[in-house]
Order: sequence, then structure tokens, then C-alpha cells
Amino acid sequence: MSQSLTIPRPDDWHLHLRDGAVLRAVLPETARHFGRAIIMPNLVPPVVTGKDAAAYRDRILSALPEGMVFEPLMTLYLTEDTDAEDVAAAHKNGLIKAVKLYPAGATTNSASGVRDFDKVRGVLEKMAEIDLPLCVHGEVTDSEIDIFDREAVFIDRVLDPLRRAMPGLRVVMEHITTQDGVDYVKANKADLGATITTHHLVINRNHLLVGGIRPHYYCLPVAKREEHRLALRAAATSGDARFFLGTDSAPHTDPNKESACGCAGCFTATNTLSILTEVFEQENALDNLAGFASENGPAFYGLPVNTETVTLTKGEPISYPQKIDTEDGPVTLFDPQMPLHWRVT
Ligand SMILES: NC(=O)N[C@@H](CC(=O)O)C(=O)O
Ligand SMILES: [Zn+2]
Ligand SMILES: [Zn+2]
Repeated sequence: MSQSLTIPRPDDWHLHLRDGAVLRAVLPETARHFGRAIIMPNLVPPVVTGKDAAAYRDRILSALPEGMVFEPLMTLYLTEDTDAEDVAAAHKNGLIKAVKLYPAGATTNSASGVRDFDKVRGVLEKMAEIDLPLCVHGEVTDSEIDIFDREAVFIDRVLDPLRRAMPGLRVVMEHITTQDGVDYVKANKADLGATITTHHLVINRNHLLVGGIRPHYYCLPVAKREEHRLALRAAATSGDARFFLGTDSAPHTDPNKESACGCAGCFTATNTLSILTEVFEQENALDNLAGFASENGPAFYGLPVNTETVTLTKGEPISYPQKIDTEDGPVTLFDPQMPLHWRVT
């Protein structure tokens, strides 16, 4: 007997589309299944001003194939020179849905991020006033902090003090990877949410390092111990509305991944929904998939749930490409190392 599940069309609350040839190749992979996505601004150079975001949105919409419907939800990259009035104007005219904070040096293309939090105080105060959420890459960058501890240390040293200093600022902890992240969200109110990626529900650090180093499992924040993966699975499938899907699908071409100094990022857009459904089924939580993938994100961002639906049908394991070709070179798709039985129809 075939089993099927219909949910509102999902959205991706953390997505990297890049630009140019890679944008053209990866955009359909997301637009096929997702209605909207929060578009990360870490281009080179980054999307800093309202003007940059408007131009990037136009490039995304021009890259969308005929007949596909997709709404990019734009963000601005917070720098120490960001102008609070420009942010407010871009929010007022509906262009942006969030501002993104990268601690300088924390991840791919984060060099223009924030070093001195005093310099962005004015912007954060304005955001609290106009109720514009701050999305945070939550890792400290201090060289003496072990990479596996950087999220937990960020919560204590940066995030918690920042939230205390900015009451009223709504924050999304992006791509949480630890029990500490889960606990911190749970201990707070609905003004704090967190996105969880597909791949962090599937891999732990052994997948990355045992039996040979696997560059396509390297992302930031780096996958942690198994107990943390289990905490993320519990949070994502729990039905708690403060947790929602942000795939962090982050394409890099193979030469940039399979390198002596490979880039961080897992590309998951193509098979994300099938993987997620498999995970929710394994956790006996198929009833909570709609919340995680389609409802909790819009609720946090104050947007309507998509009215269209997608149906997932269970059957023989599906096939999907190993790589997506782009004019800049191939991009390897995330391999969940398990058969996927749920097809999106
Ligand atoms: N997640 C990643 O490993 N990489 C992202 C940046 C980010 O989200 O930190 C990227 O832009 O490639
Ligand atoms: Zn990040
Ligand atoms: Zn990201």
C-alpha cells in the first residue's frame, strides 16, 4: 500500500543561491519544491544595502526558469558601516525580511562581518523598533576556542549578552548544531527561533572524518558528536514552533570542495524534502513535518503559510543526481547514505 502525505508548500528559511552560473543552476533545485526562501547575502562583494538587495533579487528572478514560481525573501549583510535608515527603508518597502550577522571571519565570505558590536548597536536598536529579525551565524572566531565549541561559547559570550542589551530584537539562531543551541532556544521566549539544516539531522562528525576525510560533509558550523545530532532531531521533530527548516544549502563547485583547503557548505536543495520526510518518519513524527517545513517559519517571520501544497508519496527508493552541472563546474549533492523512499509529487 502506498502511503502519502500532503503538507503546505514548504519554505527554506536559510538558503545560499550565489550568483551567475551557479545561481542559474541551483535555483530550480529549490524552486521545484519550495515556495519562498530567506536568501543569504554573503556574495562577493556582500549584499549590504537596500540597493544591493534589490539588484540581487532582480538577478534571482531573472534566473528563474519560465513557469516556476518562487519568492526570494531578501536579507542584508550587517557590517560595521551599515546605515540604520537604509535598513529601515528596505524593510518598509517590503524588500528585506531580515538582517544577517556574521561574526567577522566565522564562515564562507564573512570577512566584512562584525568585529565590534558597539558599532552596530544603532542598527540593532532600529531593527528592534521596526520588528525586523536578526539572523545570526552563531560561532565565535577566537583562535583559542576549539571549532567544536564555537557555537556553545558564542551563546554565552555573544548571543545572550546581545539579546539582554537589545530587548525586543527578534533573533534567529541559524543552523544550530548542538544540544546547547537547542537548550538555549527552549529556555527563552518566542522572540528567539532557530533554523536547523537537513544535513545536521543526518550526519555527525564521524561521517565527516572516519575512513577518510569527506569534503562534501564539511560545513560550518561543523557537524558535532552524535548526542548533538540526536538533540537536533528531537527538537526538529518535536512540534515546538521555535524550530524551523533552514537548509543552509550552500553550493560550492567540486574543485573548491575537494581541495587542500576546501570550502565549507553542503548542497542539499535537490533531495532535502525527501531526506526530511525520511527523518521525520524514522522519528515517528510525520505529523510534525508540516510544522517544521511549512508553518513555523512563516509564523516567526509574520508571513502567511503558502496556500499551495506538496504531496510526498512513499514507494521504492528514489534516485537523484549525484551532481548538478553548472557552467562553473559540477556541484556535488549531499549524500544522506540511506535510501530515500519519499518522492515529491
Ligand atoms: N554553511 C556553510 O558551511 N557555508 C555557508 C556559509 C554559512 O552559512 O555559514 C556558505 O556560504 O557556503
Ligand atoms: Zn552560517
Ligand atoms: Zn548558510
